[in-house]
Amino acid sequence: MATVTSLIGLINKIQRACTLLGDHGGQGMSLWEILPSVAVVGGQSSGKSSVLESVVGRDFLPRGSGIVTRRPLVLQLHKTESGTEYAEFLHAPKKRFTDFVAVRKEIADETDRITGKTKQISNIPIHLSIYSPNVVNLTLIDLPGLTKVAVEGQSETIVEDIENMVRTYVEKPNCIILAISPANQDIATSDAIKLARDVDPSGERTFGVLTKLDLMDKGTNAVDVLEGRAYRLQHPWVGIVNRSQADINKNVDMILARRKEREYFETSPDYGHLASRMGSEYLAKLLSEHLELVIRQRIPSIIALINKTIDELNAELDRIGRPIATDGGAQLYMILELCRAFDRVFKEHLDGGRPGGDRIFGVFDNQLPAALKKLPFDRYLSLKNVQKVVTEADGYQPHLIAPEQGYRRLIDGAISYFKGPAEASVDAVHYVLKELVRKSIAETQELKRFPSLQTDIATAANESLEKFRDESRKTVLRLVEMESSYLTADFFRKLNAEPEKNLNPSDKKKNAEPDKNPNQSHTGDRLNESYLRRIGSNVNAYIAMVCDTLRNTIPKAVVYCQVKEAKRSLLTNFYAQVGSREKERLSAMLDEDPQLMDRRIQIAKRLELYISARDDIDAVCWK
Ligand SMILES: Nc1nc2c(ncn2[C@@H]2O[C@H](COP(=O)(O)OP(=O)(O)OP(=O)(O)O)[C@@H](O)[C@H]2O)c(=O)[nH]1
Repeated sequence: MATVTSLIGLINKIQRACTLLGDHGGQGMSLWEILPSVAVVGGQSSGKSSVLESVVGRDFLPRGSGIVTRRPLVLQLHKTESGTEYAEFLHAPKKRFTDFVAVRKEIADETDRITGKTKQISNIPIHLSIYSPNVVNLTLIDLPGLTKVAVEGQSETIVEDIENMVRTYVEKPNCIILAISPANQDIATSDAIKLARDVDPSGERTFGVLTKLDLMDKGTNAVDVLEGRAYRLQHPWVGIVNRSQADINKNVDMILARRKEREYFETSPDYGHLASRMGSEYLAKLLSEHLELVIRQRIPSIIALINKTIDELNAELDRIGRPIATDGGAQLYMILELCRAFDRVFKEHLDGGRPGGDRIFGVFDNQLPAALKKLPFDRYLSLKNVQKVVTEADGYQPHLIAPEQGYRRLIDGAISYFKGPAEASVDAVHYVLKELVRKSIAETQELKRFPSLQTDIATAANESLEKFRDESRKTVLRLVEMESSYLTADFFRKLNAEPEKNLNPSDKKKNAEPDKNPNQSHTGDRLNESYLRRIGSNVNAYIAMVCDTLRNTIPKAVVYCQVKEAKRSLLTNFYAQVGSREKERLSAMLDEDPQLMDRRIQIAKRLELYISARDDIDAVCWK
């Protein structure tokens, strides 16, 4: 069976966690709304601060005329064994206050920090813990006093504003209301009772506290109220005698004030029969017992809420990725796994499943043929140029049988035109591959959280692609040069055998008369026009044959050198480098987006708080 101390201490812990997590009881179901709290409610000067202070046993609340409490004060009382008494604020966790005058000042300053020096109010609570051997474990919330009219310097809506704010606290079904009414006023006019009746019609969570019993007119008493006849509540009324203003001025201390209060009831002719159920100490005990009861009823729903929140936090952690391992081996493994994930996506782009690979086919099927078609062989094999090359090739000598050198030079010159389209194919495929690397990195989900590694992989992959491009370029140029280095003699032999076959109709006509065989000697007429035309046309036919060959072999070379290599060894060098890297460098590679890291830290912190809260509750439940 849990003790009062452990149960309330536990709730105090959870409540502190809520405030730390920025949970001020806003919208939705929050822990704050499930946990019970005690709110002190009453009209201004009804004796609220006095009741709170006498329950605590210390003077520490800001006092003054007008509106002093402008933010809720969540006051957690912790009973300690040792004699030192101190206070701590959640907003200044490392600072221990032993001087309660300083506590009072800090409450005032912290109020101003949020609301400014104006008379505005805020619902963000100030969290104060008091550790003392003279208190019971209890959480109290001090709220601004209810007023009836706005005084000078206050906004017109202040009456309403305060009531609304107090309402947001006392409306919650788990809020235990300490409704303070002064005995020297008609109970029927009590602001506290009016509000309490409104939000808790059955009165099951309202504790009626009657202050200023000592200030009642001679000959009158409050027995009717205290015995529940004047206004019936589910819980018994508790009468209180706080220090008077004169006592405060004389610095009458709390301990003495309590003793005097006890004496007052014990010796009172009106209340003597109720003495054991009157006074600040009894009120504190009553509250503590009631809290225990309420908390015990709430434990299942508290655990359910905590579990739900833990599940949600875990799901979010899964979504953004778990924290990365700290040892080098595990980091290396993770990097390689991430690289493999990237590689898978990249291959899907090439082999199908994802778009992009088809663009390589486009290079071979459209770009290359179009570029080949555009080569300026018309101009190169114009009559004028053929004449020029052929004439220059043999110098001053007349050619005897055929212009062998002229042919060779013309063919060489023509073949060198193929270098352009060949290199352009290499480059085009290179850019497609580069773009696929970029896309694959962006599409690899696992890599999303690691911007540094993304850059590293991109750099390594692009370096490899450059290397493949160089290799590919050399290979295609070699293919072109090979065409120059040894001509297909058969082609010309066939020409000799069928002299007319390769001519187009207009050439045939032109050539019909004077020369029937191009290889016939024309020593007398070196520059015969139809003869030159015939040479140009023969070279053109040869080049067309070379062009067909290259149209087929360039794609083979490009795929072999670039595409196949990219699939096979895009990150091979990178793997080798990573394998030999120091642990620090590996950690740097796994650097994450700072925002994401912050978010994870936040979630982890919350998770830790909720898990420890659950452990605490479990421990108390099963004791
Ligand atoms: N004689 C006597 N005076 C009391 C009693 N309770 C409160 N007072 C006096 O009434 C005045 C107001 O008391 P507070 O405790 O400040 O009342 P409050 O509700 O906190 O008022 P605000 O802080 O102004 O909202 C102080 O001068 C107290 O000394 C009591 O039981 N008997």
